[in-house]
Amino acid sequence: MGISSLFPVQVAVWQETIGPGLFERDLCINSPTGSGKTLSYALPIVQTLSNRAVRCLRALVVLPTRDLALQVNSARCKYCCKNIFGLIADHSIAEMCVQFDSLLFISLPQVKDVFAAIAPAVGLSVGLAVGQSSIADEISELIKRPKLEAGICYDPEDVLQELQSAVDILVATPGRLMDHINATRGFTLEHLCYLVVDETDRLLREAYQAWLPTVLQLTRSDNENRFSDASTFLPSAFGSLKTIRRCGVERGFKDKPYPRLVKMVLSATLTQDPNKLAQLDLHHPLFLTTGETRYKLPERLESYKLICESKLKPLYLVALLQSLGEEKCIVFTSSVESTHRLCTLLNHFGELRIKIKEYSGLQRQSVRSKTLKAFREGKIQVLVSSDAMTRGMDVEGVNNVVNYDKPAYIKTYIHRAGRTARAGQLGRCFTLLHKDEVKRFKKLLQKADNDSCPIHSIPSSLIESLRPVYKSALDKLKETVESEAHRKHTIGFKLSRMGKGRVTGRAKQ
Ligand SMILES: Nc1ncnc2c1ncn2[C@@H]1O[C@H](COP(=O)(O)OP(=O)(O)OP(=O)(O)O)[C@@H](O)[C@H]1O
Repeated sequence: MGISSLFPVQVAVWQETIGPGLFERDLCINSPTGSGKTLSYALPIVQTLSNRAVRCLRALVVLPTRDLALQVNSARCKYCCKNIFGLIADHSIAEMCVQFDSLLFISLPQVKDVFAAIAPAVGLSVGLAVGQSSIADEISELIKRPKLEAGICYDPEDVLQELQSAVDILVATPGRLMDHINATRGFTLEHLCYLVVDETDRLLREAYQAWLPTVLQLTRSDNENRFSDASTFLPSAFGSLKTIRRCGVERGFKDKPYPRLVKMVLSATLTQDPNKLAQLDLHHPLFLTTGETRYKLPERLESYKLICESKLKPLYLVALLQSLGEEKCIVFTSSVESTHRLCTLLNHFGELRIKIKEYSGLQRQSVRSKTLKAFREGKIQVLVSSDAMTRGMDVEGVNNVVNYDKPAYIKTYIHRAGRTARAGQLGRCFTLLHKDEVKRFKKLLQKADNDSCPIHSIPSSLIESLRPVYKSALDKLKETVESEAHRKHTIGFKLSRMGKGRVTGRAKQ
């Protein structure tokens, strides 16, 4: 993996798990973006599970579906016209909406990749339940079915007893996790030993069909309650195989084979609000953090501000991108609509000889995957993106982040800026501001103990020289927007006619 030594957060977590700490306490880990949190929990989990004798699901990593829901909750799916927030909340609708297919799952496969890089070496298997593939495909990856011989009649109860987990470690989103808990035969959390809640602050904000109380109930240490509760959710698929949990407060369970459910909760902006953390039912929680404050920026991140009039923002951005040359850069806007407009406008600037692509929650998964691959490979230099992408995206060699629209909260700044200066690398974050916004922005950065945000100035002669090109780019943008609106209108008209036809057909039946 190209790793020669552990990062501080990885050392600290190792000490508390495999090291002297021996998983005695649950861990709350607050560590900056790009500091290596994923490996910090993957390593000890894989290490402890490496001597397991029987395969069953023992570690569960839960990650949020993308921030898309928060950002475009008033937008509608362009294919089925349903509210996008509804699509995310209701998985079955999301699946029916074939054109919109899976939503945004950038960090989930990345987390799986980290496990997949280390787990097979010790005979462990890792699964993914995030709704990227059909539920049937997911089930066939997660559950091992007995081989049945043709022509022989089997008792379905016996077959059910034979169902076994095909994975030791599962990376899941709450929606799909609940689908499997409720409906997948043979899927059980009965033997779970490790629960990781990544991006905890984000996950705790959303109830997601009560996934957390359900998981906690199914893994409770009180044996009697646990088994009776579990049986109301699903039949035990493991016959005589039982996991007996010790009560969390019991002392002296070091080196004993009976685990309690160990929890690790993480974020770059982890809440310390006891009310919120209480939902996780943590056992003697230990708070691991890099500094005094909740918000901390990566050490080698340099923050700059560009002050300009609002209407000249595109010109300043073009001048900035020109000066950055071939360096990889992500430009953040405040909405999917402005992402699309800005990217279209930039591509109408003949002056820019760099490849710029939109990366937005309203694009199809296949388009986004292609764009991200090209960006990783350096075939695209600039991604124009909405906040949906802020959490978790790990692309090597992103040197610059630009806040085209000012982030409203320090958390947003941290997660956006955190796409650069990862893994100890140098990175820069530029924020375009109107002069009236400067004071408030300064206060925002102070929340992350950052007092240094010098002005990045762009010569006014350069801006002036770009004006004529800007005018023609704006004209082209207008044409593009009009032709897109026309196309949407035509498609909408055709779809509504098709819809009418179907209703008539059903009425006849
Ligand atoms: N010990 C290490 N040595 C070198 N590189 C590492 C090490 N640990 C992790 N990395 C690399 O650092 C990068 C960031 O790691 P990771 O994605 O786990 O960060 P994170 O803390 O989860 O960030 P975020 O909060 O933004 O999700 C990854 O590309 C990873 O491969």
